[in-house]
Amino acid sequence: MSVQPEKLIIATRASRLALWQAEFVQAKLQALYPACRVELLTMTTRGDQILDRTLSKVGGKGLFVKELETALLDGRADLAVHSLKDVPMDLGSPFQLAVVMDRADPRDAFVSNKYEKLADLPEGAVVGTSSLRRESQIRANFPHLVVKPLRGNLDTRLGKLDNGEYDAIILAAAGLQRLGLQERIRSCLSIQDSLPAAGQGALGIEILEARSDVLAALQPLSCPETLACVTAERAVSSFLGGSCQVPLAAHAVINGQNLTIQAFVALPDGTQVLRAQSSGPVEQAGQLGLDVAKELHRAGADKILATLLNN
Ligand SMILES: NCc1[nH]cc(CCC(=O)O)c1CC(=O)O
Repeated sequence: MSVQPEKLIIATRASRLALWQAEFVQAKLQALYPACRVELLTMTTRGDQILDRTLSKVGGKGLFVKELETALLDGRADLAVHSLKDVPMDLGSPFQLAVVMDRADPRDAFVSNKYEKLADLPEGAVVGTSSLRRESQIRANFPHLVVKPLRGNLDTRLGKLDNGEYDAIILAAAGLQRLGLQERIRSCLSIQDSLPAAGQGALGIEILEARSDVLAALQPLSCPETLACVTAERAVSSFLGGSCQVPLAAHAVINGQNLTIQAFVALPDGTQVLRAQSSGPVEQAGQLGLDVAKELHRAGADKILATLLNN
């Protein structure tokens, strides 16, 4: 028997990117269930209000999720749409990650008004990013560049580039593409040069564990391949205690029945970079992620992470 919900309310942050993502899900649900009222509940989260400090210093990713969860608990909304990258590894009861959708471009993008790519930047050029993951890889590959923090939503960040505060900035390609800003991308960093964050480019939908009705209604939006990849990626972060406070990257791809996961942990200054990789059957996605995490752990990831947490 098919599930025909009468009403579905989507909680979303108010940023342009979050709204695009929520409207994307809204349109998919409306197409699936023409008789259903699919509406948005737009909210401002603490993460959106804190613009003056580096996110890694104010408690990280959970900031973008909490207010939306309150709306789920209150019954003001039935589902919350997130960039999966911003979703904590363990949502914890009574919440669950109901669906992982098809992944967009997972790469990081190089954005500049003067240069084509990172390799073209001269000594001392200023690159904007507040991601320790991006910072560590830039510093490791291009030690002659200056990395300067960059906060705010996508429009704010682009504005700071345009007013000359930076020679170039690094942003997720997926966000720019979703907002129709793909012409701002001068080049994409290769997966090898800038290994993406766990879940980058994928959308996740969160609901209450108790809402089996919503879970069933959302299943057609699920992408099993992306789910397998992000399961492996999130297993790495989960084991190593990753959040956006640590320079941790994890990226998986599927080839036929085979999944390959690559991950790294680094010091933000790029002087130490630990890498690991594992391949195996797609069905073992979580285990493959765990294998990679344990290999990084044995190689000294715990010491790197401890150094960072004590700073
Ligand atoms: N850290 C913020 C964030 N969370 C999700 C995206 C967009 C890309 C995605 O969906 O992964 C971005 C922007 C960015 O990193 O430049």
